[in-house]
Amino acid sequence: MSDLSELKCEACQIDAPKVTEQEMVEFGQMIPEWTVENRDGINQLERVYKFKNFKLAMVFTNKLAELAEEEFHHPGILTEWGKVTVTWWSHSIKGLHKNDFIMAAKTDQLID
Ligand SMILES: C[C@H](O)[C@H](O)[C@H]1CNC2=NC(N)=NC(=O)C2=N1
Repeated sequence: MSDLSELKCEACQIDAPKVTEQEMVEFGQMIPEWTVENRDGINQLERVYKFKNFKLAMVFTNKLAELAEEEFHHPGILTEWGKVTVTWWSHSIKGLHKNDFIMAAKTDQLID
């Protein structure tokens, strides 16, 4: 399996398959800093990034926004003083798609 961060998101159709349990383990091992959270029955990938201040948190947030637009796949983002919580899941299938693991890996690449 090539590095997830080098892959492109595929258009996520409403009938696209969620990742299997085995894929969750396999892909999850490639993004070890991320956790799987289940909210209202929807599995989501989540990671908290720490920064020295709010300005740096916003710089990262804006880079992430650009990435999301490039891939047309968008995260949940909570930007606070010194930290940004990023959450990836696929709204169209109310769960986790391979796209979400790809985007989590790409998000990690934004950190200098
Ligand atoms: C209309 C729909 O929102 C768009 O097709 C895209 C936009 N970005 C998206 N982002 C995420 N995370 N999941 C989606 O299903 C999704 N759909």
